[in-house]
Amino acid sequence: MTFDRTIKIAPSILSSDFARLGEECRAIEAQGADWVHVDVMDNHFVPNLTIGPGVAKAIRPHIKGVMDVHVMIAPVDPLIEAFAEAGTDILTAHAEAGPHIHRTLQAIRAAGMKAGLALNPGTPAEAAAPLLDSVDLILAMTVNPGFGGQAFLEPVLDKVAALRGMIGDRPVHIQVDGGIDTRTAGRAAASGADVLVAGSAVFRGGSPDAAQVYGDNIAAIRSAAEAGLTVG
Ligand SMILES: O=C(CO)[C@@H](O)[C@H](O)COP(=O)(O)O
Ligand SMILES: [Fe+2]
Repeated sequence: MTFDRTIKIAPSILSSDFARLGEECRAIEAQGADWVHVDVMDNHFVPNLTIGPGVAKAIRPHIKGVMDVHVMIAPVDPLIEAFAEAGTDILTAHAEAGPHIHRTLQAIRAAGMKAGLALNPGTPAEAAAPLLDSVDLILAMTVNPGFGGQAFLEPVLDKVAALRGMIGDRPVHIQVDGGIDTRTAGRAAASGADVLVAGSAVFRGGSPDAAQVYGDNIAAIRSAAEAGLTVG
């Protein structure tokens, strides 16, 4: 299968109605989401607490495509097998979450998943350099992880561009996450990101009963990103 470098929109269900998670996953996919982004937080690595592998497993049957799990937890390794059993396609762990990120990435692949490496805003692109052949995705956080609805950190775009250069022709996605909307998506794509996570900008104003709003929001973010690719 050829590597897909086209723009992909991955709604973060952190901004969805947690009482209706299955319906929310079906609704965003029906409305054009490419991947479903699942945020796992432990109130230790980040100051917020969300869901774990049990809920990921429960929503899996409601997702036809890619379940993209972003773990903001430390340690990661004890839960890798559980996320594989939950049906995770891509498991993304933070470079800052422990001393042995290379071992974690190897364990993720050994468990049958694609391996993602997340970098906090304050972590330089160089942290990824020794790991480029051990990852399928690099996530450049464009907010400090922990919450939806935060303001986009513009300086991270220089890091995205640096990562794109470092990756060269390797089949590695660059994902951006945090503050992505119609105003920021173009610059993120122009800098080299191909997977755009958006939570509040997708779910704002909609519901599974008014899912066309999700479709309109996803389409608007995708158009803004694609327009960014055609500029200069
Ligand atoms: O990982 C995280 C936050 O830590 C994200 O996936 C957020 O859910 C993005 O939310 P918005 O900034 O798009 O509202
Ligand atoms: Fe995330």
